[in-house]
Amino acid sequence: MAVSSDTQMKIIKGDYGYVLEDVPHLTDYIPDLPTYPNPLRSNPAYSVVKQYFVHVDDTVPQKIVVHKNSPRGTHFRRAGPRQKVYFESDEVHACIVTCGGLCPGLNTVIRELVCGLNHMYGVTRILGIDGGYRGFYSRNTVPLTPKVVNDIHKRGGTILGTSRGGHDTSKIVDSIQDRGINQVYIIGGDGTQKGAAVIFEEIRRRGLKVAVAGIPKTIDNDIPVIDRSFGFDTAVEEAQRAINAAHVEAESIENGIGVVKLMGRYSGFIAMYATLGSRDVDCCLIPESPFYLEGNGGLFEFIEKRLKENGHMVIVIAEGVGQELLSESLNQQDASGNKLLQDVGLWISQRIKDHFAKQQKLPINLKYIDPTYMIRAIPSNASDNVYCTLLAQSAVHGAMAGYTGFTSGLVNGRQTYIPFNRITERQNKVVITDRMWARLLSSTNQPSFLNPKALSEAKKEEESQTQLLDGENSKKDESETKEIPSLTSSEYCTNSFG
Ligand SMILES: Nc1ncnc2c1ncn2[C@@H]1O[C@H](COP(=O)(O)OP(=O)(O)O)[C@@H](O)[C@H]1O
Ligand SMILES: O=P(O)(O)OC[C@H]1O[C@](O)(COP(=O)(O)O)[C@@H](O)[C@@H]1O
Ligand SMILES: [Mg+2]
Repeated sequence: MAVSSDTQMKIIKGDYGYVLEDVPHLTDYIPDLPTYPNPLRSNPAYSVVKQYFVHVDDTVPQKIVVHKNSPRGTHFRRAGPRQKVYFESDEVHACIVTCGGLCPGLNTVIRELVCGLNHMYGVTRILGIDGGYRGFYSRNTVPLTPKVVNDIHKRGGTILGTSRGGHDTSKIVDSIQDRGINQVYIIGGDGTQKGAAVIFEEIRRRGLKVAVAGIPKTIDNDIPVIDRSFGFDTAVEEAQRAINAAHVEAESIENGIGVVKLMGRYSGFIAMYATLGSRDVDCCLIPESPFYLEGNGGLFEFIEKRLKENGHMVIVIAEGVGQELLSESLNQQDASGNKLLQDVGLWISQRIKDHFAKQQKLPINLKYIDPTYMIRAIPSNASDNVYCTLLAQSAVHGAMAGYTGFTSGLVNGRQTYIPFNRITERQNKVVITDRMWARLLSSTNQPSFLNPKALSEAKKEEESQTQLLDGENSKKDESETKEIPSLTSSEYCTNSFG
């Protein structure tokens, strides 16, 4: 096996095109670290499990749809408990931080990190960092015990608080070093994971025995590689309530139009899945598929047609769509550098009203519903709770086993450790030349808003992105299409150790 490693990538190559995109380990830069038997060996709850520890060579393929002659392709290290650990229980001093926007399930992840560390590994010193990255150097810390976190999964938000901006790498690592913290659990989205990657690099540069583990959070589902993000299922479910309300309102009045805005700054996954889940939606607009209002094949023409056919309609719109159409673009950023968005729901509602008022042919009744923050602030549902548990426990097993610089993530239904750079190198987006978007178009029968030229450009862009990722000739990587697998309870059981 050929091994190559730089500060970013640790690539291990095997036979038949096998590639392991491995994660760093503390022993990469601190040689001769002592190891200890995993305390789970004598844990009555776990010792009945037949295949108790994960084999050191277990890896998970990124691509599961293959052809007879396909190379074995990219793999990630399988998550789960190892026979040997690199920390003694009473040596561990862990901390947990939550950063970025809210997402259902944050409290569940915090709870399961604390309970996993304590119940599985006997760790008692766990600190919550207050208010995101800046909390490392400007806020208080909160001691966390299983008792403190017992009920928090029933609440939305994060008990630790969160923030945008304020990432000062050296102040954060100084604080980690000064407090004697040796395991850092960082829950957050793409920005947060970029921050985690630079914290890890600085820790490695200083030669500290500190494991850095990320848990990916994004309500928008815009993190690549992983099957889906926690809280997404809950968000899609909660969005149904708004869509139902819009449908009831629209249906009850002549030429009723219900417009619902959902989150999705750059990726329209919530809008797409909420639409597919509802079956009451006539038109779904997402940032990946630009649309236009006027003329042949435009939105106004479609609205008129649908109102004449059905007497009412529901439009679901992702918040990031059509920003370029709004007259004054904000051109402002939040503290983390994310683009601040205009309220496209309000804008589109007004444009529709103006258009039909001017026409004087079809008097419409439009109701605009914006449930975005209500969706983001709820607690996670049962399925997301189980998922959060697996992510948190996997992160704990990984850090105890000495892995570092990784994100805990579900790949093809298995828990894995993914190097930070794979999580941060690009955003996950709806591929509009894919079958899922085709399913949506066929279920709503809305216009694609794409002329043949735009369609061929979208295809070309998708192919070049795939080549970049696979190093293969335009072979579409199925795992990148984000056809989200519905995890059955038996899969959750068999995967309980990843
Ligand atoms: N490129 C980056 N390098 C270091 N820290 C970053 C980077 N991008 C974002 N961050 C930090 O990560 C945190 C969360 O980022 P943000 O984009 O707001 O949310 P999310 O992680 O959910 O995408 C913020 O504290 C921000 O300062
Ligand atoms: O008002 P805030 O907190 O800045 O959040 C708004 C944004 O947060 C999001 O939920 C995404 O947040 P993250 O980038 O933190 O994952 C977007 O959908 C939305 O545009
Ligand atoms: Mg983000």
